[in-house]
Amino acid sequence: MNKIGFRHAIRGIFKAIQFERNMKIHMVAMLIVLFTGLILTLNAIEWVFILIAIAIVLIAELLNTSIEKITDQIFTGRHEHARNIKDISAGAVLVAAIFAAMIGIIIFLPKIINFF
Ligand SMILES: Nc1ncnc2c1ncn2[C@@H]1O[C@H](COP(=O)(O)OP(=O)(O)OP(=O)(O)O)[C@@H](O)[C@H]1O
Repeated sequence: MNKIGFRHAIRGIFKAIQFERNMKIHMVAMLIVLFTGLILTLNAIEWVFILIAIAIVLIAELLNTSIEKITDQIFTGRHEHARNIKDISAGAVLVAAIFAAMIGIIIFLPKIINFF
């Protein structure tokens, strides 16, 4: 990816944040997780799992947003195909978020319990 392509990609991320309430929620959740990770001093392996989990959720949400936009262009008005496409795409985000939450609980819960 050249410098110009990189700029377009960054713009795409900001557009997704602008369009999607869920994307804003994911960004806030990411900042909270990163901050908590710093406070609880995760080790290298724990950071790797947390960063992979965050990346998969953000990637899924970016693709979901893109698929929603394409679907809205293809189908005008309500349509069963549009519903299925969007629901399946949203399902991908849900799967990523559930597994990310499980990774977060496995890594953070024992540390939070020890912290208090
Ligand atoms: N054109 C359509 N025809 C039929 N059902 C639709 C259509 N557009 C959206 N839906 C239904 O409404 C749901 C929400 O779609 P919408 O485009 O509003 O996404 P959203 O509210 O931004 O979703 P998310 O919160 O997952 O990002 C879809 O998952 C689908 O079930």
